[in-house]
Amino acid sequence: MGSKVFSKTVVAQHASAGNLWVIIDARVFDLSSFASLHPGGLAVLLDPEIAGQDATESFYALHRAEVLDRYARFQIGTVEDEQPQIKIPGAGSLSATPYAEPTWLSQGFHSPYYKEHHRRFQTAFRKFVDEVIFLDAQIHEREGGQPSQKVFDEMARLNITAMRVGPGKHLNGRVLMGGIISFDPFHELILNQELARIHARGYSDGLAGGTIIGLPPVINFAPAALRDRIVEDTLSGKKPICLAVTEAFAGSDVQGLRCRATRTADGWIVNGAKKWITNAMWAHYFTVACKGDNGEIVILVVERGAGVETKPIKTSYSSSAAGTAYVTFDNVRVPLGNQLGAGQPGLNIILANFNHERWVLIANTIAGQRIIFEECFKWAMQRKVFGKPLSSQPVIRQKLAAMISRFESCQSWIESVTFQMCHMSPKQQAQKLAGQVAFLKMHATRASQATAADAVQIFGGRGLTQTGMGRFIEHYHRTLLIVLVEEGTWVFAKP
Ligand code: HEM
Repeated sequence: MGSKVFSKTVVAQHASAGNLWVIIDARVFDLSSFASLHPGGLAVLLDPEIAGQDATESFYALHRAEVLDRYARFQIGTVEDEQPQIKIPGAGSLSATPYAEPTWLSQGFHSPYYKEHHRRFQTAFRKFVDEVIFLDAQIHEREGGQPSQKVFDEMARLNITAMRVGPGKHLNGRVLMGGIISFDPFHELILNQELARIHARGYSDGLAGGTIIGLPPVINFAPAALRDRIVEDTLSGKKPICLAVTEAFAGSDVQGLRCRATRTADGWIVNGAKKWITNAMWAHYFTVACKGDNGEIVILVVERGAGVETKPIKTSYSSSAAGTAYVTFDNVRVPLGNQLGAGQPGLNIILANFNHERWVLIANTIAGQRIIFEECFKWAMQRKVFGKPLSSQPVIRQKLAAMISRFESCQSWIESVTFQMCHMSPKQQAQKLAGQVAFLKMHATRASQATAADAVQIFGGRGLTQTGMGRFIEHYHRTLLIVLVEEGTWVFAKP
């Protein structure tokens, strides 16, 4: 990056002499070698109102702020007596946009739920998301494939994957986030909400989504030796696990499963197929719900090996970063010791999982709405139409206000449910919170659809484009429906 200082006249003279110099936010760029590669074309840069001129307003009407930093190598200096006005927030920082942070993170507000250690955790984890996850997420969300091993390794080092599974005995003896916290459901709420900031729904599931739903049955119902081995393998990020319940015939109707487990002298033989299995493409362990010889539900841990095959499924919400697969089991031998909860109804094992899984999804989708609102708010302030800022239109302000009222009501509700989770035993949670969680899922996902539709209207065509200013809006609109169907669409009263 050049450190020379130029007057505006000198910049204009260079442009007249054939060098493609422009000024953006008091920074001088020489785009001569980049112009023919510019995704927006050469002609727009040669326009007499752009070449050699201060193109700040035109630039920010068309590009996200981070583009400038990505192409900082073309900066040759700065403009004399001017200071850059646009500040890119540092990693981990809070947003200054109104309502872009929940009230507990907003100045002057109080919360009955969050303490200083939650705030410390939030700061550390947001920095981690910005610095370690964001870029990897953007690359894999676009190009597909499993999240990078270095991200899994870093998450394992700080025990982030372990925390994402939720409070429980698997956290005993682990140093969490470098030792700054002891863990409660509000820390987990923070984890799930901060992760929405990566704008990568498929990747977010790819980042150990299978572990979050596939490991709890192992932790709670596996024989000790099997449990300890799998917990170690999965939480270290080396051998992922996934939950294999849904089937092409049955969807998430657990009673209607057709995958069969036939009892033998020393174990089981599994035959059947599973569909929509998150992370299955790279999973080593599969927590599989099967029908036993007498029609009972049997839960087995199947390990990848002879007879196990996974084929990728493309979904609207993920290129291939979520590792969603169609899984077939052909005469797969499973040892007796790999049964979970032997002697207990298998249905209870599956249902014990559902509330927590749904709560995770809800937390993420509420935070997603807030982030989309922030995009819309900034755009409405910046974008000029017919000579006026978009935000001067009452219909736009009404849409922004409706977004706020939707996500703030969802946030209050989830904090209230989370508070109950802090004080109820797992059994009480299963008995009392199933309805709350199911209805909140319905409310939050309807709110997300309304917000996505409004956001597309605010951004216009940009909100349907996978690059440029509206790319996060397009992504949110395209991927949000997964939360409606993931973990089922039905409400159950009591497992
Ligand atoms: C440092 C200078 C610039 C760089 C590095 C740059 C880079 C880019 C990039 C990477 C894109 C693809 C979209 C995106 O990722 O956001 C783009 C699109 C575009 N750029 Fe630039 N650009 C620069 C300056 C300008 C200027 C001064 C104009 C003048 C108006 C301009 C006009 C456009 C247009 C019209 C598009 C297409 C936007 C769309 O598809 O909606 N660019 N530019």
